[in-house]
Amino acid sequence: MTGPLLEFRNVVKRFGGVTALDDFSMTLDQSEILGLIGPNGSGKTTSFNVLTGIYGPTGGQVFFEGQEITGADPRAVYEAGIVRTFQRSRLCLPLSIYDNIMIGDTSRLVRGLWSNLISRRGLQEQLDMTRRQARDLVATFSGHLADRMDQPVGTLPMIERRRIEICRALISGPRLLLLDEPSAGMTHDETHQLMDDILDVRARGEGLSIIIVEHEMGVIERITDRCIVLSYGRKIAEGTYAEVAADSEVQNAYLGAD
Ligand SMILES: Nc1ncnc2c1ncn2[C@@H]1O[C@H](COP(=O)(O)OP(=O)(O)OP(=O)(O)O)[C@@H](O)[C@H]1O
Repeated sequence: MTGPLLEFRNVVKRFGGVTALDDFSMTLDQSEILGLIGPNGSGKTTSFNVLTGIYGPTGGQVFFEGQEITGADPRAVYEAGIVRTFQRSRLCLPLSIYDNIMIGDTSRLVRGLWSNLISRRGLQEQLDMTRRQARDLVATFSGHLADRMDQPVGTLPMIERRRIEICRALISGPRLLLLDEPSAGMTHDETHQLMDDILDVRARGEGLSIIIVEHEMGVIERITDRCIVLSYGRKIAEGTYAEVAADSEVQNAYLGAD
């Protein structure tokens, strides 16, 4: 692939009289970590929702790996290799770590009734392999968690829940991971640890790209290669964290300086 992994071309999203995304264009390269920042209501989550097929855009186009995916439904977007986490936890608290992760890739468990009845050994082998893969993935975040795959996630602290949500997103082997405010509800130290995990995931060198929406500027500064700043749905700045933080329009819109 020669072009960018992801491209938004003049994307517009209106909700009635509100323009949540206003002629928004951007690109993302393979293995890049991009920070998407801006004040409340500036269109960050809407860009994830448009990309993942929750909302069709009012105008413009979206391309992934050179293919147009504008308005594709969430399943097609997932199958193309784009996964996300949400601002609010979407874990099933009474279910185990293993079950919550496998919700992220049920295709591994669907072989069909006849196949399961005729080849029960095959089914068992598939279940064992799937379990091993889920455990290995969790172990890359926390050996401690990997030893407790049958524990209900409702009994775990927030940082462990966030790790499980990220594992659930990663179990399908995506090309692009969208993180929507991963630090929400966590302490400073927990956030620092989680960012170490995210940097480790990227360092594994499997070409994973990440877009992170985050209000904690320390997080953005530490883990992003590049940032885009939105204000009222419009891109007002783009560059390294240091470059955008020094931009006077950004300071006015976002950092609260005069
Ligand atoms: N489903 C919707 N219906 C109507 N308006 C919406 C909807 N979703 C978003 N909006 C509006 O679009 C604008 C952008 O919202 P969005 O949630 O994308 O902002 P954000 O930058 O993610 O904000 P925050 O940092 O608070 O999460 C806001 O004015 C919001 O009220």
